[in-house]
Amino acid sequence: MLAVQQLEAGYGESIILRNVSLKVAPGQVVCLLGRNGVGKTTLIKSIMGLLKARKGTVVYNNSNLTKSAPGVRAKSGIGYVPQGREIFPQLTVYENVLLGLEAAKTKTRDIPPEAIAKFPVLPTMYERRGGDLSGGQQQQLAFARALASKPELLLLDEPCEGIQPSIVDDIRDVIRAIKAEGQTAILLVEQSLEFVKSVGDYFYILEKGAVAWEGGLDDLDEETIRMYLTV
Ligand SMILES: Nc1ncnc2c1ncn2[C@@H]1O[C@H](COP(=O)(O)OP(=O)(O)OP(=O)(O)O)[C@@H](O)[C@H]1O
Repeated sequence: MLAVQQLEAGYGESIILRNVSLKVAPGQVVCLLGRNGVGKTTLIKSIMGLLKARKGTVVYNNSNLTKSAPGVRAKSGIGYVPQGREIFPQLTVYENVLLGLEAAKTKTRDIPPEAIAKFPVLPTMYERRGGDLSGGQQQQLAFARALASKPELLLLDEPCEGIQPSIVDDIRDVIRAIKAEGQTAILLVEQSLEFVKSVGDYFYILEKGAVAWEGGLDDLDEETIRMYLTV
């Protein structure tokens, strides 16, 4: 469903991603690992169209989206939960979720029940301003906003960063539920090895902006972890 091929991207003069190729199949949870600053967020932004590819292609469901704007990619079925959440602090929780519907394939004002059912705390806070929520609640809000458009592929950039353990467990349960439903594939950036091992089907490790390793859970051995992930 998603095929990134020989992607090169960067900021200004500096090239960050070099020759990156990656695939996500329908219903899969693919995890993107690597030490700080290797280019994981840059890759997610390039897939979402927030950063232009200098070389290579981003193909999604057989459409070449390499030159498409982020809104077009969102409408094609790609949902995005950015690092740092980026909810709108002045808008209410309800309005934040409604914004997710802008990316829905068919125009609607109805929030899909399954998007909200995964975060039962949110409807109890619909009238509150997004900025007044705790970090963990904001993360759940960003997740629900992305799910509101019923994406077929969800890009999650460090959803557990700075989140208390009980909410991390909730997020793990949500990822597992999405996986069990089988409608939405996930590309997950996450630092916690324990977390990715508990949800992931396939793993890519970036090093200096290039794919240094890829494989399944059984191949992710101690030596690979020491070489590419241990700080
Ligand atoms: N807006 C930007 N302008 C210039 N350089 C940037 C920008 N954003 C990121 N970089 C640089 O690009 C490189 C890759 O950053 P990126 O955020 O993609 O890494 P990452 O693997 O996601 O790191 P982390 O795990 O710390 O979030 C870093 O050297 C970073 O300093």
